[in-house]
Amino acid sequence: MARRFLKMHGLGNDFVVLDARDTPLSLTGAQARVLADRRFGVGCDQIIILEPPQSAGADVFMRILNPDGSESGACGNATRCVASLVAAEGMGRDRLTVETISGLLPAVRHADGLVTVDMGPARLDWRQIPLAEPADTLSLDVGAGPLSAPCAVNMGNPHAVFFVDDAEAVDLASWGPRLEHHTAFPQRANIEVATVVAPGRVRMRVWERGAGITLACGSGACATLVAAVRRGLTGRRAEIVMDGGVLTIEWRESDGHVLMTGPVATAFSGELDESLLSGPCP
Ligand SMILES: N[C@H](CCC[C@H](N)C(=O)O)C(=O)O
Repeated sequence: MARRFLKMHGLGNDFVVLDARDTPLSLTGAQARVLADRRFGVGCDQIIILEPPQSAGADVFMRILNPDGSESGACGNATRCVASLVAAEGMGRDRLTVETISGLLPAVRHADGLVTVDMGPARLDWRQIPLAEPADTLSLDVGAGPLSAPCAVNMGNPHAVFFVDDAEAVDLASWGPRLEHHTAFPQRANIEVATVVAPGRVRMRVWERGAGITLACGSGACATLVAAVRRGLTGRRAEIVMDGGVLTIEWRESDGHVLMTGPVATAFSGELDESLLSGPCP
């Protein structure tokens, strides 16, 4: 049976969105790899599968698969896209909750089309990242090339944020994969390099776990803000400037939750040919 999809993105971090709420769908790692492949398949940074909510209070369950077939516990840019999609179904509903394997994420769609997601609490204990052994997550004894002493934050997925003098100058294609697979990270990690370019404004580039360099990373922007606050580099609200655009992030004092605000976009819709998920994989 052919299956329809939506191609959406948040600041150029792009997604193939499949709706499995009425017709169940489970993709093997190999199928995810071919679907996410930019030549053999549709191509995307993550595959997003909408499923019926599992918890009371949730409006939709969002499953997140990386192009390498691994599953992630968070995808901030996609959460905004899904929130906007489901809100539009609800005839003017602007508040809803997206569920992931990491928890419930309340979202609100604003009149200007921007979406704010409560990405939940920043998890900062070494066990929550997770790390292979006890460590101070404020500054890890981890490095490669010019990068060292990252701050580790879990936003439903693991991040290691390296502060540098010039984020543009970092050879992320070289150092990103080595750090993603560093032995300190038993579940690997998303790797951010960040430079505070002005008060309340941080330039960040990202090597995503299981995906590589992407134009933007919502959970990475959240992790970067939290790391910057912990290091005394910014206040609790800042703009994170990525290759694809800017997200506004706030680490709420009252409950430690991280709020992310940014745009969403739909590029096109289409239909997956049956052969795509049954044929030979690259
Ligand atoms: N692009 C996503 C992050 C994907 C994270 C994934 N690469 C992982 O394995 O954690 C975002 O906007 O938050």
